[in-house]
Amino acid sequence: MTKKLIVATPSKGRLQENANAFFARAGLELTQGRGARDYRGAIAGLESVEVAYLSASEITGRLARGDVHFGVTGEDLVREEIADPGNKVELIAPLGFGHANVVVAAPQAWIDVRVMADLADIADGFRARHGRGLRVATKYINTTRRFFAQHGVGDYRIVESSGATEGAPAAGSADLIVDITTTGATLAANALKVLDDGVILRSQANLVASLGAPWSETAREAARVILSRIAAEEIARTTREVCATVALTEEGLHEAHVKFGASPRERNGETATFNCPTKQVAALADWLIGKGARNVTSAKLDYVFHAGNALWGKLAGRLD
Ligand SMILES: Nc1ncnc2c1ncn2[C@@H]1O[C@H](COP(=O)(O)OP(=O)(O)OP(=O)(O)O)[C@@H](O)[C@H]1O
Ligand SMILES: O=P(O)(O)OC[C@H]1O[C@H](OP(=O)(O)OP(=O)(O)O)[C@H](O)[C@@H]1O
Ligand SMILES: [Mg+2]
Repeated sequence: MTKKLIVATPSKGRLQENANAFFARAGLELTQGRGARDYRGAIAGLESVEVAYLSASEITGRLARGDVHFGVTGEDLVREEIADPGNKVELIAPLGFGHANVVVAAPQAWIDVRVMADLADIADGFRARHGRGLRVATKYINTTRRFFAQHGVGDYRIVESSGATEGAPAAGSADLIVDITTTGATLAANALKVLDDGVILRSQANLVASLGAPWSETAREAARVILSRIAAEEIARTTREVCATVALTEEGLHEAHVKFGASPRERNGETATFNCPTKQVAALADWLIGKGARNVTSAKLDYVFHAGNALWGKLAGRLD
């Protein structure tokens, strides 16, 4: 069996382009075989890595089985398709794309049903009136069962639906649905509304590691390298280099750290340089000007590498 690290990334759908862009930002250039139908690839310069192009759902299954080490997939799929995800996988980092909510939606015409408790209330009477229980169309079967149980809704039946779920109530094959929504356009077009407390999960794409994959020494080393690049890009994206012409004391540097999270990088007589969280740059600049700085500049960074690699640390702690 290969000792390589296997990274699974979406081969189609809305996650594909974003996933490629995510790896590219981290300086990881994914190369695919000759045609768009070649489902094996590599990462330029990393000999011990193999890339598998699969659908998001397939990636989730392989992570659960330990067939791949890393995968990019939606948290909704992880929670739905993996029993006991806490022991099977580690969600290493949310990736900031593929945002979607898994929601409970009912016909807008059901004016008396606003919250999950209303659903529990009508479920009994529903059977008396219609001679059958509520039917819920969804492909999120496990997610639905857990959420409905938490909210005390017991008298219902799931109608499995793998596409066009939003159409089920109008078509008469279900009464309500559990599905994923981003803009809400599909729900609106089908005259459905999300219950006020009916957001089951706010999902986004994650970088996920399989705890059951064969973590050979080679695979671990490749994982460490990949995660250090990803971490370096992530820190850089949320950090600015702030430079000021100002003479600061040791206490001044300390204060900048405590107040703004700015780490002093160097102090050279009249200039001080910090790595500062992007959100705090304006406040830090104000403060520096208050301390006598004539001008303050802020610049973007490409990568910020740290000797300690938090992402790898998080994963390494969970292996064997
Ligand atoms: N509006 C959205 N609708 C569906 N999924 C979305 C949406 N936004 C983000 N996603 C994420 O993308 C994942 C994969 O959905 P997508 O439809 O792109 O591919 P797929 O489900 O593998 O393909 P298919 O729909 O053809 O089966 C979802 O599970 C979810 O995590
Ligand atoms: O809230 P919105 O922005 O309208 O998006 C939600 C819709 O998008 C997805 O369907 P998709 O296009 O992936 O088709 P599918 O059901 O075949 O997966 C999802 O299943 C919803 O139907
Ligand atoms: Mg889809």
